[in-house]
Amino acid sequence: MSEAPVLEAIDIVKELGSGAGKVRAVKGASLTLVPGELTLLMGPSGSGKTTLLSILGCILTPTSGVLRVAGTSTDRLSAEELAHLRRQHMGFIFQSYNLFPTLTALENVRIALDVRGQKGFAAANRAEEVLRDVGLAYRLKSYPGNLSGGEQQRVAVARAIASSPSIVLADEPTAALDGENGHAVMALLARIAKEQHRSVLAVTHDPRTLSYADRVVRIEDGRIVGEERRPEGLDAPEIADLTKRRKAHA
Ligand SMILES: Nc1ncnc2c1ncn2[C@@H]1O[C@H](COP(=O)(O)OP(=O)(O)OP(=O)(O)O)[C@@H](O)[C@H]1O
Repeated sequence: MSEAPVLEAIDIVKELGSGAGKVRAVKGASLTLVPGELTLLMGPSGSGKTTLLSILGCILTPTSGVLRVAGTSTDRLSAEELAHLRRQHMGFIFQSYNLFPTLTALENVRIALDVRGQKGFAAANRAEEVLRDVGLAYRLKSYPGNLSGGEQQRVAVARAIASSPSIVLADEPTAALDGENGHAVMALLARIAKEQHRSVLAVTHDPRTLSYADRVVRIEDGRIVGEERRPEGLDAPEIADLTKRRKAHA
């Protein structure tokens, strides 16, 4: 039996701008996320990926459509209630890491726990535990400026998962990284989905990410136009070949 979704978006429409500049960035998109899966949202530039991700993350409110987070409909929630839902269930990862430059790796993770009301020794221990888990035990006291791009993104991943959210949303997490670091971050996100049973959604252009996905959702011109799922038992790298073959036959 399939698992209950942690996030459901049904027929989402989003208009941006106003007057003559009004753009329908998302035109009726539906998407469901379940625990334990890494889903990629892929599409050309301007297709609405970031807008849809912002709606799924309760950062933007949809013009119409229904969004349910852990069974709670976001319709009619106040900005404060939306922020609470976001803090309770979601972690975010950005292309440019968004770390505080004047805080150490450990402090950057601790502050994410602090805003969720987790303080003191328990929070410090938890921050250290997640940084160790992402392979940064030797970088706890380093400042972002002294870390490589890959290390900074791993701090950002640690920060996103420190409070054990059921949903992790990532916007172009590998775009600023070289090949090796891009693969390391995707392997980490895939492991988080599997081992920690979270639902991870990454918006990406990056074909290197394909081999880590359980599911690839395609968006074009504000609409979901297709979905591919990794067949049971298929090794990770083979999904990339499968996708290439499908495109060649399309
Ligand atoms: N604030 C805004 N006002 C008006 N139009 C906007 C605004 N933000 C985005 N758009 C338009 O909405 C559409 C979707 O943009 P969005 O950034 O979601 O696409 P994207 O797929 O994430 O693109 P990229 O891959 O280039 O980041 C585009 O046509 C964009 O120009």
